[in-house]
Amino acid sequence: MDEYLLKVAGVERKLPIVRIADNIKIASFVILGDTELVEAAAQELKERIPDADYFITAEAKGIPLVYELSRLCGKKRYFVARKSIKPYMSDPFATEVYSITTQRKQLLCIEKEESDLIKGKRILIVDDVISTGESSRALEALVTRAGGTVVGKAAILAEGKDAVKRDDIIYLGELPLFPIESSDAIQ
Ligand SMILES: O=P(O)(O)OC[C@H]1O[C@H](OP(=O)(O)OP(=O)(O)O)[C@H](O)[C@@H]1O
Ligand SMILES: Nc1ncnc2[nH]cnc12
Repeated sequence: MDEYLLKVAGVERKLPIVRIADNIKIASFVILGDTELVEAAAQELKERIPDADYFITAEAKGIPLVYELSRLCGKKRYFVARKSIKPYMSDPFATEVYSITTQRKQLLCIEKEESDLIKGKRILIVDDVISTGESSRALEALVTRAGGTVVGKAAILAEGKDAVKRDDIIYLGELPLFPIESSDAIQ
């Protein structure tokens, strides 16, 4: 299997290059279970993020990062938007999302009690990777609808030429996208 050598936050990882659609491959970046990478990235992001009252991510791969960043910043609470309404949610508050890897419409939802906490607060969006930007846009819509103000969007990696040229996101490293015809990066 082809691999991409990622160097970020002083850590190196060999990422498998996998096909996710007819015309595109990605270098699969999965931070779940990777304590070393999450801790190193959170430490670097901490120095670059604006002041915020709370951090929010979307499940699942953003969760260890938002936890570690919250812990480093001394925050006792963070938010995780779920991608389905769970039976134990008493009063869900939802919006829709479509990410590069998911390729279908999904919900993003938090509890109404969480949206009440977000109201009037400065919120930082945190994710492992920003690619099409759809996930972070959906999180922004959720926060805005809840009455919060998004003060920034931070990720470990920006993926693809559109993401890396954005000046409204904070990120530590870049990840190319790969056309299906060859393993050359398209950026
Ligand atoms: O900028 P985008 O194109 O929206 O892509 C980025 C999103 O895609 C990934 O999540 P994924 O959909 O793979 O879900 P998962 O974390 O639940 O596996 C990643 O964790 C980001 O949340
Ligand atoms: N390169 C990547 N690996 C895993 N999930 C992703 N979501 C968006 N880009 C991704």
